[in-house]
Amino acid sequence: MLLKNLLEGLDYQLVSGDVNREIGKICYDNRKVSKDDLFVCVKGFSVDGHTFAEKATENGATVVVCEDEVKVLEGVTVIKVDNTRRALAKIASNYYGNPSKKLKVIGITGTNGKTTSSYIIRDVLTKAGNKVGLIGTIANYIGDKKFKTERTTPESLELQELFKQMVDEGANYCVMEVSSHALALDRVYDVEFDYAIFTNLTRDHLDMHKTFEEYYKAKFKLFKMANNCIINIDDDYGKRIIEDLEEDKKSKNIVTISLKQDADYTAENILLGAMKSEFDTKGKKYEMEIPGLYNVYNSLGCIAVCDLLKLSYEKINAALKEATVPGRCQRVGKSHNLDFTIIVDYAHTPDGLENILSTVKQVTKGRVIAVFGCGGNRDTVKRPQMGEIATRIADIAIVTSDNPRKEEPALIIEDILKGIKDKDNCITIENRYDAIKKAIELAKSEDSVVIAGKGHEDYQILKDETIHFDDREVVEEILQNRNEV
Ligand SMILES: CC(=O)N[C@H]1[C@@H](OP(=O)(O)OP(=O)(O)OC[C@H]2O[C@@H](n3ccc(=O)[nH]c3=O)[C@H](O)[C@@H]2O)O[C@H](CO)[C@@H](O)[C@@H]1O[C@H](C)C(=O)N[C@@H](C)C(=O)N[C@H](CCC(=O)O)C(=O)O
Ligand SMILES: Nc1ncnc2c1ncn2[C@@H]1O[C@H](COP(=O)(O)OP(=O)(O)OP(=O)(O)O)[C@@H](O)[C@H]1O
Ligand SMILES: N[C@H](CCC[C@H](N)C(=O)O)C(=O)O
Ligand SMILES: [Mg+2]
Repeated sequence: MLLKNLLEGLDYQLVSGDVNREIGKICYDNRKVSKDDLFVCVKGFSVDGHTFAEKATENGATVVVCEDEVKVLEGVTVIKVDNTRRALAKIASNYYGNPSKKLKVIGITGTNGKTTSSYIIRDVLTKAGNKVGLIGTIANYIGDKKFKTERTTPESLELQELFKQMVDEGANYCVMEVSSHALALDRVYDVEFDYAIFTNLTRDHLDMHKTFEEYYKAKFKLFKMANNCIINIDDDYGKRIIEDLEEDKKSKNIVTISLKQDADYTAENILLGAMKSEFDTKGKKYEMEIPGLYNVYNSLGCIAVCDLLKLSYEKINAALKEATVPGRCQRVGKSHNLDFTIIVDYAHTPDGLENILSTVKQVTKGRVIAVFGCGGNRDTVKRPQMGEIATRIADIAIVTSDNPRKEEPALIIEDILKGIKDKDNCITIENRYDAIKKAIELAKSEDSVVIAGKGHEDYQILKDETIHFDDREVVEEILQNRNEV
């Protein structure tokens, strides 16, 4: 593709060379560069991409996009911009033919509930006969074709490529989780969002955003970009989004949801069962297999979007009734006819843990046994908070490892224990397999075991290696071995 065309809509300064040259592909990692590629220098958290510019040109790059002065081989075109992450997003969008404009894109942001909401909306749209793309934590999908992912929201280059693939394969919708990292790091810059949902904003990721204000500002970007904004106003930050959208009110459609106050979408006659819920909204009854009041919030956001898309009540309710999300309040070990319940859930934030444990507590006649840990190289302030929550709500809390990453597992556990005043109902077992085993050994009739934090994950990230580890498989193996004894 001609460089000039790739730069369309971008403010830039031509430092050297010519814009009338053909480009191979776009790269932001010099190790992936080959002949005639365009290399974008990104200032990262660990290294500055500008230091790889010369190497990139040695590897064959003929164009370098940068913010600062760079050393390059002779004859290379150098393009200077204010922000290379944004430039990368814009160039990638141009390269793939601005594919997000050819799709109806529904973005979901918030600390918790993004994956759950995206699955529900995907299921409704699919049931209504659409081919749907899904981008999120568990995997990316085009229709029922699954693609592995390492990120909740991919880097802009990979994101635009995925949109293009969706368009090529005939998808008309894309439902995507938009992480705060993606918003802060401009991975979704230049994406045209038709709809955006705000679920909530609670403690997480302050290792990256530093302050709640910065975390909020990252989330807010999505609503500046979207045409239709669906906002949970029971969260104070939801109210703030609406206030901060004041100047855009005329050009945007703002839809509110609430379970506590007047709003466009509220719910009445809420019935919360062990593994299902029911509620009425706008005079219609909805049922769902996923329990918990927090999932009523998730469902309301989804119903609001689906209504705006003019999908029928019958289709929405039929899909909601059957919607399940892997690793979110997922019952495991059912085939073993246990007299207690085992649930695997992805709660890895204080709010998520509070929600899943109190939801399970409400429907458990016996005791609640919680197994949980906290991820390494992530927000540390949430650790003692989660310790406090688990020991307050659960009858027995087993503190273990999540994904320790580069941190020492014992020190992460120590941080969690700092939040626990009364340690009577708390056990520490560093090895996650052993912790799950202990929980199952302790469980008696009518108890519930909640294994939180890793949900759908089928790996555990340790210091020097990533091993296969799936809480759901571990439970099966433990139950199987128990049967054989
Ligand atoms: C904090 C964060 O998001 N960091 C992302 C960021 O890294 P970075 O900017 O620090 O990159 P860097 O390693 O310093 O390198 C700078 C530049 O030099 C380039 N480079 C580097 C080395 C080299 O030899 N040659 C070279 O060209 C790199 O490709 C990069 O362009 O840009 C990188 C390239 O796109 C990402 O891989 C990286 O994600 C890291 C791995 C990550 O773990 N991110 C997580 C925290 C994340 O994004 N999570 C969110 C939210 C999860 C949720 O709540 O659901 C997500 O959306 O998944
Ligand atoms: N609306 C909600 N409010 C609070 N907690 C929720 C909500 N929805 C889900 N949860 C809890 O948070 C956990 C994670 O949910 P989900 O995967 O849908 O969130 P997410 O926003 O996609 O998270 P991530 O940032 O890791 O991608 C669930 O397992 C559940 O315990
Ligand atoms: N998307 C979140 C998920 C955390 C899941 C938990 N299992 C952990 O590893 O901390 C993150 O990357 O922070
Ligand atoms: Mg998610």
